[in-house]
Amino acid sequence: MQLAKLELAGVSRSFGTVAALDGLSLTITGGEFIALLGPSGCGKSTALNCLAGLLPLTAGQITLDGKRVDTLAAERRGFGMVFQNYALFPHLSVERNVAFGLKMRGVPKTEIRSRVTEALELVHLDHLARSHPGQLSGGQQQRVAIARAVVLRPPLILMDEPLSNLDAKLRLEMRTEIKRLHQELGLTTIYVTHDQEEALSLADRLVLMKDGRVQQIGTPEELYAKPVSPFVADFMGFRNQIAGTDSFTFADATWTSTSEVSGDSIAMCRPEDLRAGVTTNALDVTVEVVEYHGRQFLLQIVTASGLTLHAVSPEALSPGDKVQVGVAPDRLLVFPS
Ligand SMILES: Nc1ncnc2c1ncn2[C@@H]1O[C@H](COP(=O)(O)OP(=O)(O)OP(=O)(O)O)[C@@H](O)[C@H]1O
Repeated sequence: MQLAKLELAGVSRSFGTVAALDGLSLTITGGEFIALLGPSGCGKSTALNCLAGLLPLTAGQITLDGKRVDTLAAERRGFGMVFQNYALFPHLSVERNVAFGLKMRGVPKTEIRSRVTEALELVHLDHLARSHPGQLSGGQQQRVAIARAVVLRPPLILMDEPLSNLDAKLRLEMRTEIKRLHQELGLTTIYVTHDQEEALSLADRLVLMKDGRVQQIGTPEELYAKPVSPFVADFMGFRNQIAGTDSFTFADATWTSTSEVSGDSIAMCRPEDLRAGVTTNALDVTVEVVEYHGRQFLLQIVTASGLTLHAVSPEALSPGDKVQVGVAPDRLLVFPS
């Protein structure tokens, strides 16, 4: 069943005096892939658990196509769930794990058989239907968990850091797999992660949170290029921060930006935009740490006034080297401080 609109209005959850989730308002249209993103403790899992029905709200409401669902028990909402730890039944075969939810709903046997086969084909596990979870790799177990969720054709799929137990290579593979499944099935999905790259690559829209509150909602392009605050910018990879007033002054250089922000402000830029050999906004620095990153080297550098920054260099450098780095004025994002 495809939903048309899921509406969260002021959804909140407190634990004693801690506001784990504080007034989340968001309208999701059918077929959207939403990533809830943010650092540890920002309230992502609380938000997901409120949606799932595992946690009652302390304020606000959730409606699905105009019908209130936050007052329903978890099983009455009928959402598909995929967790970090797979949560498969170890004593049941793969096909029985996938069939379980359909059986509970009293779906006729022949229909169960065809839907399970279809779901296992979808996640490329049809050849392992008779295996038990203990005989599968982490990636395969997570595919079973995904098949078990999609086989129910739920109006909404909730995923809580589903890739975090997998190694780096499998994570990438499964990420593509989740993207492909979403493209094929168009199931409305809410996906919790602390990994900005995962969120950017999967989601239609990102919801970035901090201390239980939404910081910015937008498309991957919007959050990547136009963060609304220093917190969002930092989370999206603008690692370098320089405080200034109108311009940004170092011991022996001054940076200017194309920004119209004036007065006391903070300039931020990505390491990829602060480059050795660039002569605009040039700055003399000393190299402290060099990391090999394939096509270029990531540097930790320190200015004469002792400010630590991160930059890139096309050439190998060594700790202690004196170099000049620079940044294009339009690559400096400036926020009033
Ligand atoms: N059952 C609970 N009792 C008390 N406080 C809780 C409980 N669950 C969560 N919290 C608090 O609520 C806040 C948000 O927690 P939540 O688990 O939603 O964060 P998160 O963003 O999912 O973090 P992580 O990425 O570490 O899982 C935290 O400050 C946490 O300590």
